[in-house]
Amino acid sequence: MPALVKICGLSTAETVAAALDAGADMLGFVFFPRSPRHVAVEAAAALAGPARGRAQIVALTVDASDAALDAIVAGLRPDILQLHGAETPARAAAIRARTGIAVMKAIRVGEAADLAPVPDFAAHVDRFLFDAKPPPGLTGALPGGNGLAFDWRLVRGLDPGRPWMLSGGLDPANVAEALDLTGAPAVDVSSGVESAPGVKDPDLIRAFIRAVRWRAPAVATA
Ligand SMILES: O=C(O)c1ccccc1N[C@@H]1O[C@H](COP(=O)(O)O)[C@@H](O)[C@H]1O
Repeated sequence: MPALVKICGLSTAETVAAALDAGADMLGFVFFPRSPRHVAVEAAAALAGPARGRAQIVALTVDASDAALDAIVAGLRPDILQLHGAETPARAAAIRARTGIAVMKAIRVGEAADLAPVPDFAAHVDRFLFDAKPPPGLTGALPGGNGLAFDWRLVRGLDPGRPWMLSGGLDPANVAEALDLTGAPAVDVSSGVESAPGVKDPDLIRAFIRAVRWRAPAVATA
C-alpha cells in the first residue's frame, strides 16, 4: 500500500488546490501564532472547504487550551487534531474524549530514549507522528516545522501500536530514502515544500507527492 502523504502548514487556496490535485491524503492547518504558517480559524475553514471528502483535515495545535480547541473544532470541523506540544497521555485522552475527534500525538525524537513515552500514549491516541527534536539552543526554534531531520534509524520498522507518520526535514529529494529506510506508512512535510518560511510552493508540493507515489509498487490492472 502506498504511503499516505500529509502536507502541513497550508495557507493559500492555490497551494490547497495543488495538494489536493496531486493526491494528498491529509492537509494540515497550523494554529500556533509564533509559526509563519499560523492561520486564523475562519481562514482555515475557508481553505479547507474544497478538501472535505477528498482529504482529511488536520488541525495542528501546541498545548492548546480547551477554549482554543473548542473554537478550532467548531470553526474548522477537523478530522484529526495534531497535538504538537508537551501534552501528556492524560491530556491527549481528555482532548479526545471532550472533542470526539481523532488525536495524533507528535513525539519529538533526538535519541532512542525519546520514544519511551510511546506506550503510555498508545491507548489514548489514534495516530503518532515522529518529528525531529530541535537541538537545545537553536535560536527561534519552533516546536516543529523547523526543517530538521532526525536519525531515521531510530524508527526503522517501528510498531508503536497505532498508525504513524514520519516527519521532520523531509523534502522531494529525501522522502523516498526516508520511506525505504524506515518503512513508515505515512509522511508529513512542511518546510520541505516551501520557497521561504511559511510560503508553500505548488511545484514542490507536486514533486513531494510524486516522489512518494513514484516509489509505490505498481498496481496490476486486468
Ligand atoms: O509547521 C509549523 O510551523 C509547526 C509549528 C509548531 C509545531 C509543529 C509545526 N509543524 C510540524 O512540524 C513537523 C515537521 O515539519 P518540517 O517538515 O520539518 O518543516 C511537521 O509534522 C509539521 O506538521
